Amino acid sequence: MMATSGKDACGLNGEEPSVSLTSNNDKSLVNGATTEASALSKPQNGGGTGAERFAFSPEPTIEDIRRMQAQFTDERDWNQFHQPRNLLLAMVGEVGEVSELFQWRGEVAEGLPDWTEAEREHLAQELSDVLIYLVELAEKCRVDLPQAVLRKMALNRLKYPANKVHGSAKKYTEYKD
Ligand SMILES: Nc1ccn([C@H]2C[C@H](O)[C@@H](COP(=O)(O)OP(=O)(O)OP(=O)(O)O)O2)c(=O)n1
Repeated sequence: MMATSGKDACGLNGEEPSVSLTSNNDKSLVNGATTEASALSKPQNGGGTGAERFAFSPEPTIEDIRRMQAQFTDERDWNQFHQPRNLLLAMVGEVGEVSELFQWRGEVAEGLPDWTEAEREHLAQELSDVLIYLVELAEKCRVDLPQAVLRKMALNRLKYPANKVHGSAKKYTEYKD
């Protein structure tokens, strides 16, 4: 398959990554629980239906991605182009490329069961572009993204108490009490 693991698939072209880019470990966290490899043995780009469990590989971490992209830009003297606004525009452009893949398909089921492997890999690449630019944008704005996500998720839990909003997609401003 067109895996997302390994140097070639990551487009590193012989550069040594500073982190292991192997695929899912034998054991991984799925929703906080350690699971056996059998639950994670599907190809990385899916083909699964919504009924199957899915988890990311534990690496690279967000900090690993920040460091790898910093090295990539340093090696090319591209920091001169990577100001926050440019990174934002680049990220939005990549979001547009993700949108293009979904355009005119109608609703798409979880696991993308009707997509070819080539289409899945294309999506994996475009989503990666979005993440890479997002992480670099956060770095250049001095936002510690992993910690910011923790804070934001805590806020989300306060805004949307499970017992209050269970099964409803209403925005928090729509609740009366
Ligand atoms: N000035 C640049 C140009 C590229 N990249 C990196 C980050 C993205 O992951 C990827 C984006 O490359 P392209 O602009 O070539 O976009 P695509 O890879 O999406 O190619 P295409 O637009 O042909 O689909 O390369 C970067 O960091 N800085």
